[in-house]
Amino acid sequence: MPRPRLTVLSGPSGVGKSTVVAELRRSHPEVWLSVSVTTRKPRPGEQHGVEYFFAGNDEFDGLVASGELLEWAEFAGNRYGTPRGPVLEKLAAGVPTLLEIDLQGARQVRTTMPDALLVFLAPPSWEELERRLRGRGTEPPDVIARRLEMGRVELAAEKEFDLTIVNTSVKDVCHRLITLMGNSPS
Ligand SMILES: Nc1ncnc2c1ncn2[C@@H]1O[C@H](COP(=O)(O)OP(=O)(O)OP(=O)(O)O)[C@@H](O)[C@H]1O
Ligand SMILES: Nc1nc2c(ncn2[C@@H]2O[C@H](COP(=O)(O)O)[C@@H](O)[C@H]2O)c(=O)[nH]1
Repeated sequence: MPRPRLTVLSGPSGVGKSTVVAELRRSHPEVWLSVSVTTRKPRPGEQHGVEYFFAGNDEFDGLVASGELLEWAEFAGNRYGTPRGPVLEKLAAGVPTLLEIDLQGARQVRTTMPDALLVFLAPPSWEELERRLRGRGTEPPDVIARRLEMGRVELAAEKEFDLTIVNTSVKDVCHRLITLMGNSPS
């Protein structure tokens, strides 16, 4: 059986990456979704160890210093990183593995793990992206503005990815991802 490829899902803030990941977690438990470490404060309903491992700045510094992160980046005022050990263990065990990370992280993975498949999740339109990010209601206006600014940068980098999926329907995106990862869609 071929070794599963590491798959990376990136795209502008608000496009629907976490929604897709949550749906995959529900519908495809055979796929392992990496849980990142972040210095961001939890949003209502977010649980430590599920959406993220929430860490203080000192703890994050320690992880960077000890080389425990496969990649990490600062995004809109907070830091985010992928714990290296679990990703390597899952891949070695033949488990299809997905990282949901930003553009800076995707670029790092491209360099350190060139076999990885980089998928760009795109919005149906800029207006819809804005609507989704504002409609989520989790950030104040200044943070939304910052994330939209980052969004322009991320959209301009789409061509660096192996392929693009437009997030019109979450179920369709999951179906496409699962097919790309070599599993059977349900
Ligand atoms: N296909 C879709 N159609 C309509 N709304 C969607 C779709 N996908 C996601 N959304 C909504 O868009 C909003 C943003 O989604 P989500 O939080 O998953 O984005 P994200 O890409 O993970 O953002 P961030 O990078 O900021 O974490 C949510 O309110 C979600 O319910
Ligand atoms: N480089 C990394 N980026 C990550 C990681 N985990 C999440 N992210 C990205 O951060 C932004 C903001 O996320 P939010 O939960 O605060 O909205 C988004 O683009 C995520 O994909 C990571 O480990 N490394």
